[in-house]
Order: sequence, then structure tokens, then C-alpha cells
Amino acid sequence: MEATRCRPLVLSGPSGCGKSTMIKKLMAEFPGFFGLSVSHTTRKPRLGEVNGKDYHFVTREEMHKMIKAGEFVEHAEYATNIYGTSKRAVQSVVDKNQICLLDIDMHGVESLKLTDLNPLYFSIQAPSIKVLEQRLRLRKTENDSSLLHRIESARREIEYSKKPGVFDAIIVNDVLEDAYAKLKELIKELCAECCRGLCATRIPNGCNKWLDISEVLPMFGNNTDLTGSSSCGVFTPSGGKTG
Ligand SMILES: Nc1ncnc2c1ncn2[C@@H]1O[C@H](COP(=O)(O)OP(=O)(O)OP(=O)(O)O)[C@@H](O)[C@H]1O
Repeated sequence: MEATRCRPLVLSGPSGCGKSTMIKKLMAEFPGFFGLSVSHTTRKPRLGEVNGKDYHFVTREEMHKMIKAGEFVEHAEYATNIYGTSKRAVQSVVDKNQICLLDIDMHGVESLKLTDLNPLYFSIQAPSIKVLEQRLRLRKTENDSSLLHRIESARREIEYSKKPGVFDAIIVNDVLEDAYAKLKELIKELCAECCRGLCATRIPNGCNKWLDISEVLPMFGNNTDLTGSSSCGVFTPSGGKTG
């Protein structure tokens, strides 16, 4: 039996715009329903970051080996470090029947668009470069040189986000709670479409329990009208299909 599966969700935008903050909120509010694809990076762990959870921290040599072996769906060099999303990282989320979240920059978006992953693309933006800089300074993760580099890249990211057709939605993260509410609203709207059968990611078997999306994701509430869809639903964390 064939069934549609919810498309992965990409959160992209300049460093400091709040991508990880929003992802953490989603995962905390809906435990088990979303899974973060854990990226590989050659940068050193920040205080509190856990290997295998926040990133897979690897050496440049290991990274180059993986790139050469074609193990990444996207990779990019950024602020002297290499970052990449491995096929295995995405697959391990999909295997848990979770909606895969991807936190990637504009180069990652460009690369993903060449794959058959078919995610939904959200651009997260700070209200201004000035605010972005303030947030990065407050985060205390950057030195003067890396801060400058991030701000320069942010300008390119902002320009890129304006290109027509690249993103499904742009969210300005000014007041965090408002931006987060907007993100949830958009996921609700776009996933509902996706689960009406527009999703291109198909899996051939392994499903025996099929749930209405409103039963699965509390954010969809009880009023989401998804009737009339032949393949409506998302996979539960435990797998399977009902209805
Ligand atoms: N709406 C907001 N108002 C104020 N501060 C915010 C807001 N959103 C996020 N922040 C703070 O801004 C900083 C940057 O956010 P975050 O680390 O989530 O950005 P990011 O886009 O994931 O950055 P990077 O790409 O460098 O990982 C963090 O210290 C976070 O707590």
C-alpha cells in the first residue's frame, strides 16, 4: 500500500534570526511529532552543545571524506567551517515517522532544490540587520570577526529570501511568540495541503495505522477539515496508519 507522508520542513535564514529557537519551541510543544535532522559540522561545539544531538561534530578530514562519498544532501562552507545535512540524518528522522525539520542556509536551500526531498521552505528573518546584530552579540557566541562575517552573509540571505518562488513563506521574527504562532499557523495550513495528497514523498509499505492529522498534531485542533482526501494523514511516531 502506498501513502503520502508529510513533507520535511526547512527553516532557513540569516544566522541569529531565530531558527534554532523556533525549532526548539516546536519540538518542546509537540514532543515526538517533529524530528530534527542533525547536521554535521567541523566547527567546535559551543557551551552546552551535545554531539549527535545539536550537531555531529567532525574533523575537516572526516567531512571531506563524507562529501566525496556523496553522503550529504547539502553542504556548505560558512565562517571557515563546513556544515552539511547527511542523507542518513534525514532518513533517520523519516524512519521514526516524524516530520523532519531542517535548519539550513541559502546554499543548503539551493542544493535541496536539486534533490527529490520536496520540503516546504520557510524563511525566518529578523526585523532588521541591527536587531540581528544585537541578538548575535547577546548570544555571546561570536568574536568581532565572525560577527562581521555573519552580518555580511545575513545581507545575502535577506536578498536571497526575496527571490520569487524560493520560499513557501517568510516569517519575520520580531516578537518571538508572534513569530512562533505564525510558524505553527503556516505549518497547519501547508501541511493540511500536503496531507491532501500534494505531497511528493511516497513510501511503499510498512503502514498499518492511519490517523487524521488533527488527532496527531495538537496544533491542528479538532476543526481542521481534511475530509475528502483519499490519503489524508501523517505517520505517528510509532508508525502505522488508521482509517
Ligand atoms: N524574537 C526574538 N527576540 C529576541 N531574541 C530572540 C528572538 N528570537 C531569537 N532570539 C535570540 O536570538 C539569538 C539567536 O537565535 P538563534 O540561536 O535561535 O538563531 P539561529 O537562526 O538558529 O542562529 P544560527 O544560524 O547562528 O544557529 C538567541 O540568543 C535567541 O535566544
